[in-house]
Amino acid sequence: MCGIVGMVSTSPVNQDIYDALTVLQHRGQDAAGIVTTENGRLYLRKENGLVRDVFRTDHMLRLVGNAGVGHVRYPTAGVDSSAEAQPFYVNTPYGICLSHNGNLTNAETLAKELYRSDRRHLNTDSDTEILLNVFAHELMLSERLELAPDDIFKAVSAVHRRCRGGYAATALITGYGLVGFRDPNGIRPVVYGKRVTEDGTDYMIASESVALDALGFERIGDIEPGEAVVITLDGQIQVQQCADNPVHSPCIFEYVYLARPDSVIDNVYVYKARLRMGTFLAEKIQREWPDHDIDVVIPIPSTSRTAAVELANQLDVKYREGFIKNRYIGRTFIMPGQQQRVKSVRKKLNPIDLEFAGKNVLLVDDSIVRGTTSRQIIDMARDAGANKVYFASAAPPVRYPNVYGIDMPSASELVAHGHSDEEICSVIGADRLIYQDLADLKRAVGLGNEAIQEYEDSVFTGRYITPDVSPEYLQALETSRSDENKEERRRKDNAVLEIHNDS
Ligand SMILES: O=P(O)(O)OC[C@H]1O[C@H](OP(=O)(O)OP(=O)(O)O)[C@H](O)[C@@H]1O
Ligand SMILES: NC(=O)CC[C@H](N)C(=O)O
Ligand SMILES: [Mg+2]
Repeated sequence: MCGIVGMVSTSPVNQDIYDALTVLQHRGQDAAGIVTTENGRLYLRKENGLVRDVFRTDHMLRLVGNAGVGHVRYPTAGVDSSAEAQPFYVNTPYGICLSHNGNLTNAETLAKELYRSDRRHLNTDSDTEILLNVFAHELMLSERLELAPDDIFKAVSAVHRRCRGGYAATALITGYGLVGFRDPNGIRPVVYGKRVTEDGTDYMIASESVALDALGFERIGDIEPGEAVVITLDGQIQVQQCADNPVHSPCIFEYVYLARPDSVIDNVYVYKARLRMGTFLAEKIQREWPDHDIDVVIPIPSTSRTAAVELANQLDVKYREGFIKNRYIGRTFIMPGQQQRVKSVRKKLNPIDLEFAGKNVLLVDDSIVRGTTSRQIIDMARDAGANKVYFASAAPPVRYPNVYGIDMPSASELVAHGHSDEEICSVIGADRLIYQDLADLKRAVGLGNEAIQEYEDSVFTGRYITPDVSPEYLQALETSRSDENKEERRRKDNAVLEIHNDS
């Protein structure tokens, strides 16, 4: 995941995009960027770091204009150097900048095509640069100097024909306006909304509806799978379906962990989906362990809180905040290296001993991925004097890599890969482990929108909804993007030569 924002406004957008990015910071902590446009010129600032660290006042003052796009990055392709921070820029045609959330699974084939047939140059290993160049090439084919929405819709249709994988994207076309589009499976989320002012209507495209809420925008809706939204610089909006056979299959992990609870994705309140996850998990405990001896339910902050509170209600057991989170440390799971993740758990979470002493505690997390959090937290609970430490996960075991925009490229790094529930329980050191069933997870989300028939749930099933994800592809991904390999590349790639960064 990453966070994307696009805006066309009746007033300068720099501060609004900055604010929207801070609201989407939970989707990417590695790099941030904003590009704006005025009088046919583009102004770009992007760098590694959190939003608050990347943009100084002098950068903000130079980001002039009433339209722009922004990005917060959590890398899933290439490296995490600032050269691959987004938005990406391409000169031809018109001057286009693009922000992308997702991951292309046929990036290698596309890179060859772009070079051999389209005569386009790629300067990084980022799949976003590929997506932008495919879109730009297809737009170039319109051969018209004065763009019309139809040219853009045609280009997006061609992107859908050529690109595989997950992509929610927003692009700024210099002198013309803003485009938002979403892959035909609608894997990654993207919404758009409007704000009516005395001077006219402002539009925003964003990964999650919380960004619209925070800036006083009213949500118009999701960009539907395969759909594109075009908003001209003078505020004319057009929406069109650009895919032949869109099949809505949103990523179910957005509801488990990635998204903020106060977002609405594909008309489902993430908060309510998480409450239902708690209820269904509690029902499973009541079914399978009717004589449980749990004294207290304790969430592992932050994301699991919503599910844990409802789980405790349903079990009729006390809910207590036994771990306090240092609010200045970011999300552990989306940190780039395992060493950093391991260290940060202890620094981030501290137990309140009296909630543990002599008690049988049920710790609840939204998911167990590498087991980094659960292993340490269980030790901490024991050190704090717990009698028994049980563990419940609001998601089923995460056993397979993700290839659509979550950086879980390597099965061997997943604690549940190739292991039974009993083995995982012993690896993380719990006295008992309870996982949500996949059918219940789907029901928890699906009750919010019964029109969703399918989910992108590969991390639980190993079933990939795009046909190009072969065992060979997964093997190559495992080799190239394992933590070990990334560490090696990071060491090599710490000196960045910038080409078009206006800093
Ligand atoms: O098994 P692991 O590899 O540790 O991954 C799973 C953990 O990581 C996430 O927490 P994170 O600290 O990223 O964010 P949060 O504060 O939103 O819960 C998630 O909520 C789990 O707690
Ligand atoms: N997590 C994401 O959505 C990443 C976007 C893109 N694949 C990148 O690595 O920059
Ligand atoms: Mg967590």
